[in-house]
Formats: sequence, structure tokens, C-alpha cells
Amino acid sequence: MIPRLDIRQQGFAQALGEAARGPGFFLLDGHGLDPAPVFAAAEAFFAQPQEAKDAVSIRHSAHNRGYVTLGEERLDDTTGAPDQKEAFNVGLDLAPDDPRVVSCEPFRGTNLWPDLPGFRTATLGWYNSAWALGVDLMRAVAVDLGLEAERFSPDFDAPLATLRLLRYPAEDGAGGIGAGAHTDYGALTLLMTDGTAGLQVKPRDGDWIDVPPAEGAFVVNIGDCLMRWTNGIYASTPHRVLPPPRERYSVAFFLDPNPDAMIAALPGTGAPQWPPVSGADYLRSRLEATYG
Ligand SMILES: O=C(O)CCC(=O)C(=O)O
Ligand SMILES: [Fe+2]
Repeated sequence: MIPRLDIRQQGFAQALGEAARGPGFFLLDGHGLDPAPVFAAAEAFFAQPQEAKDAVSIRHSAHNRGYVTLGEERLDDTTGAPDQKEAFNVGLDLAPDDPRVVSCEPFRGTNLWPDLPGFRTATLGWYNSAWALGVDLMRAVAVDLGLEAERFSPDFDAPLATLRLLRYPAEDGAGGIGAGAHTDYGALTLLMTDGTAGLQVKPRDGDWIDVPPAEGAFVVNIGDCLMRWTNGIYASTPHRVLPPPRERYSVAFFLDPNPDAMIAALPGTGAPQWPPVSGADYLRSRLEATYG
């Protein structure tokens, strides 16, 4: 059962905490964001000729930005089945002369932009709104854990967050998978879908269940960094996307922490299950496992 919460409700932090300890997923209303512009940008991007998309390929970026073509990624590294999806990644938008870009800090680079009017404005608008909402959710996480509300804020003020536009072609009867089973790497993921079915989650002690399409609500889930911070109290649950009954669009915002954030078991959570790791080292290790 995936609970549906409203960020304005009484006792929101505790309700978030309950969902995070249970399925690791919840639906979120009351966010006030309009997804129409970012979905319009995604449709315009994926409708371009293949050459235009390949011109901004992630292969041209050392910083995990740009276009991933159909079958290029395999999120489930146990089966190695290629994902039947295409994607476009936008990272924290830095100028070419930003000191972090000039000194080649890990993952600090410029974004790749397609030649589409309004695309940059729409995607960066969504990036910034989802980032602010994600930091707000991390305040609720802190409150649920009995910590000071701003405990996590400094770890997310220049995050390795990625906005990802996704398009899954309609099921063609050939089998395969839209997105293979995986857990997300960061702290929280804020996902908006077009309402088409396909997303499933596997709770800690259960079988695969459908995430119900919920118009206008975010699907929020706990990622591995937040599971490690809470020493396993919060669940980062495996999820996947089945080939959808019709073409499906979704927009995921992965809130990964700052590169120098230390992800270590919080005090009072018992003997650490995982060694401390920095945000940058952790993201690097996970991307290497996915892309080889
Ligand atoms: O498109 C979706 O519904 C989920 C995508 C996802 O889980 C991911 O990209 O990590
Ligand atoms: Fe995911």
C-alpha cells in the first residue's frame, strides 16, 4: 500500500517517516507545482529527429548530462537487459567559468542544451522548484528523525541533483523492460508521471506492487543515500517500469547530496551497516556500476 500524503497536512513529518520506514514510497499532494511546461519540453525534445538528439548525447559529457538513447542503459545489472526508454539529464546549471567547472570538480560541468526554444527555461524552472521541494522534504525527514529541522539543508545547497526527462515507447510484444529493477542512488527522488501505468515497487517484505497513477501528485521515494544516513531505518526499495500499454512520459528529479556531504549513520541509529562515504564518491561508484 503506497500512502498518499499532503505536504500541508497536520503531522506530515511523522506520516512521511511512516511511509519511509514501510514501502519507501509515497504520493505527495499540495506541492503547488505545475508540471505542464516541463512535460511540453520533454515531448518537444523526444519528438526531434534522432540526429538532433544524438548531437547532445551523454557520451559528449563527462558529467552525466545529456541524451541517453533507447537501449543504452541497463538499470538492472543482474539481468543486463537493456532498458526500453530514452532519457535526457540536466544537472546543476553552472557557467563555463564557474570555479568548480574550471577546476574540474567531479560532476561539475555545463549542461548540454538542444536547439529548442523555451527548453532551458522550462527544465531549469522544474529543476529549481523540485530542488526546493526536496529540501523541504528533507526538513520533514529531520523532524521525523528527531533532529533539528535544518540538519540536512547545508548538505543540499549545491547538490549533485539530476533532472531526468524520460520517454518509454508503448509495449511492442517483444518482451523486455522499460526500466530494469533498481534502487535510486540519492536521498530522495521526486517523480512526476503522465498518469500511464508501468511503475512497480517491491517492498522489503513483499512482492511487486503497482504504484497507482495519481494525477498531479509526485511519487516520492527514498534513495540509497538516505537509507545509509538512517542506517537502514528508512527503506530504499527496488522499483522498475514495465513496458507501458501506451507511450509513457515521466520526469524524475534525483536529489543527490552535495559532493562533499558525508553520508554516515546518524547518531543513535546503532552500529553502522555501511562505511561513511562522500556524496561524490557514492554517486561515482553507482554510475560506474550502471554504465560500466
Ligand atoms: O519513469 C518512472 O516512472 C521511474 C523511473 C525511475 O525509477 C528512474 O529513472 O530511476
Ligand atoms: Fe528509480
